[in-house]
Amino acid sequence: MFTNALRSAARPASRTLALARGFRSSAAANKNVAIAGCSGGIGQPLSLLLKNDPLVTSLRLYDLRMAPGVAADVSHVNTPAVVTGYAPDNNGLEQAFQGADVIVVPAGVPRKPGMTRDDLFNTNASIVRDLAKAAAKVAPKAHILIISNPVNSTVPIVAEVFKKAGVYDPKKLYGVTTLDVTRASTFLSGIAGSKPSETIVPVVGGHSGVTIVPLLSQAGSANASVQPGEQYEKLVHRIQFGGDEVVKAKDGAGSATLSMAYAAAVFTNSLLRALGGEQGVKECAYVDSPLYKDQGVDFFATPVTLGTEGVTEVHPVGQISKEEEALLQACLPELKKNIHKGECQAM
Ligand SMILES: NC(=O)c1ccc[n+]([C@@H]2O[C@H](COP(=O)([O-])OP(=O)(O)OC[C@H]3O[C@@H](n4cnc5c(N)ncnc54)[C@H](O)[C@@H]3O)[C@@H](O)[C@H]2O)c1
Ligand SMILES: O=C(O)C[C@H](O)C(=O)O
Repeated sequence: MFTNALRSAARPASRTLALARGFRSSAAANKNVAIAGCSGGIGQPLSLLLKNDPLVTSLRLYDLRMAPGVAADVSHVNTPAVVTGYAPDNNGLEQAFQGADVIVVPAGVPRKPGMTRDDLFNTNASIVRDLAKAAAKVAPKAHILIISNPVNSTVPIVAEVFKKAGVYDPKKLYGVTTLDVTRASTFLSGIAGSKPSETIVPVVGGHSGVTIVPLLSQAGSANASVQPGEQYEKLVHRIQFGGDEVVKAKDGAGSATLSMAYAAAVFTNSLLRALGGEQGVKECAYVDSPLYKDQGVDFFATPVTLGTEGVTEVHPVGQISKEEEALLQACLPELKKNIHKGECQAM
């Protein structure tokens, strides 16, 4: 049911990037990608992975600290992308964004044990807002990929900033939820004994706790290995709260960074392939969505088809089980609150 592109969320990076190499000669080449927050736990491995993506021509690395250092380091990798680091002085942020086709944003603070993603709002909302203002000014046509939490609220902040600047294109704004899809694939295949690359679970809704809704019923034969009742509930809980598992294990030193960098590199590669003209690229992403607007939910993650201009089709959740319908009903009011909070912040 899902295309190869959506499957790529569960592919090992080497295979994904090897696949991308096959499109090297297409118009997909010549893409300028900027990362805001390149020196952090996500930013550094993401910089490395994108330097290794043959579809990236130019990689602009920006952070409040150490960006020129990260750029110098990554630039020694012998792949074609030209890497430049930008510090905040001398208008570095605008220089980094100028001419970018894609801007990936992992800037902001991560959780510590006991915190929710929403607890990050007070710090990260203004960081994302200010980065969005710069993007709206110097790169209004760029595709903006938001990783900074709480994603449910930071994506609406970017939308509001772009609207205010008169440059909002809903097709070009994405909350990166690929890590949820990646986790669902890993955890389900661990139960089913199936290959992760062939175990694809669409994950819809948002990116925090109960707003994360895995559609295991759409995962094909692997789903048959999950016993209804306790095993199903435990699996759903693990997918919804996988982030907490990492936060707890890191014991105060941050949240998921390496798996997130992998997930963001997968999503960025899919987008670059689509921008270059590859047909049928499909990924789950948290986007401006018509699906639940009548219930006041302006943003929602579902599988979306990507094309040369960004999101070309937002797919509905499709046929879901009664358990998934209950998860969806728990998701929507929480998501609505998170979105409203983001929209108000940007005013
Ligand atoms: N979407 C997801 O699935 C997902 C997954 C993991 C983490 N996250 C989120 O990603 C964010 C970053 O996580 P991390 O572990 O990399 O944190 P980190 O603290 O290791 O790195 C964050 C980086 O952002 C930089 N930064 C802060 N303000 C900035 C600004 N105004 N401009 C540019 N750079 C700025 C910091 O200097 C730092 O280098 C957090 O909010 C975290 O919750 C999201
Ligand atoms: O859990 C977090 O705070 C980081 C991230 O959103 C995740 O899902 O790992």
